[in-house]
Amino acid sequence: MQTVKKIATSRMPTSHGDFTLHIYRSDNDPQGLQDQVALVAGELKPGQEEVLVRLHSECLTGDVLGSRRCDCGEQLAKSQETISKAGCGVILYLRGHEGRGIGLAHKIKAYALQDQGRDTVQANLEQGLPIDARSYELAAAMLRDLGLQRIQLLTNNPEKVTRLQAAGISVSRRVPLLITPNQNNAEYLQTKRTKLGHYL
Ligand SMILES: Nc1nc2c(ncn2[C@@H]2O[C@H](COP(=O)(O)OP(=O)(O)OP(=O)(O)O)[C@@H](O)[C@H]2O)c(=O)[nH]1
Ligand SMILES: [Zn+2]
Repeated sequence: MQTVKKIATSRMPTSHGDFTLHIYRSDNDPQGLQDQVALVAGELKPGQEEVLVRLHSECLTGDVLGSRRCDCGEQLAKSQETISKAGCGVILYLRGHEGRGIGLAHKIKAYALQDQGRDTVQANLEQGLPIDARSYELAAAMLRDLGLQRIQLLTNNPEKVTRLQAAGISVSRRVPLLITPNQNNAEYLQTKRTKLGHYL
């Protein structure tokens, strides 16, 4: 089982609501090269059930650069707004998950392959990489540290629910996180629906 330590905390007012930000460091990463981020809205009581949680996979292009090739940036903003409005909840911004776990360079190579006609699944496979290499062990460790064992998960991806449960967190309900497609991400979203089983 992975263990994490909370090493820093501060207030984090954002354009999408007010949060407390915690930084977690994994025992497997003593230098903190990939410290993890938890944004918490409201007060969490130990053992509290049904708290709304978003596990957001890092996406530099979508979250920071405003790329329209995916839905990440809009999903992040919407999850912050939803959780802030709910008055209580958690967003884990999962570093190391970039490109569904294959990293930024491989994701950009995958984009180039998609520009030549492959879909998002074929583009990973053609590079000899898994379709989805993400692990949720660190996420589960952070949720446990926050006192959460049973949550509601904001996601369209049923596999994410299964993998988080396999890491020891019980998910009582999947809550959809839908955004309006644009002409650049429509095909990508369609592949997520048909090949990856996302509820879109
Ligand atoms: N390998 C690869 N990764 C991508 C591509 N487009 C987006 N990503 C990455 O996919 C991750 C997000 O995964 P998604 O499949 O979009 O969504 P999800 O997190 O599984 O599901 P939701 O919880 O519903 O958002 C981010 O880390 C993105 O960087 C792509 O074409 N290829
Ligand atoms: Zn993205």
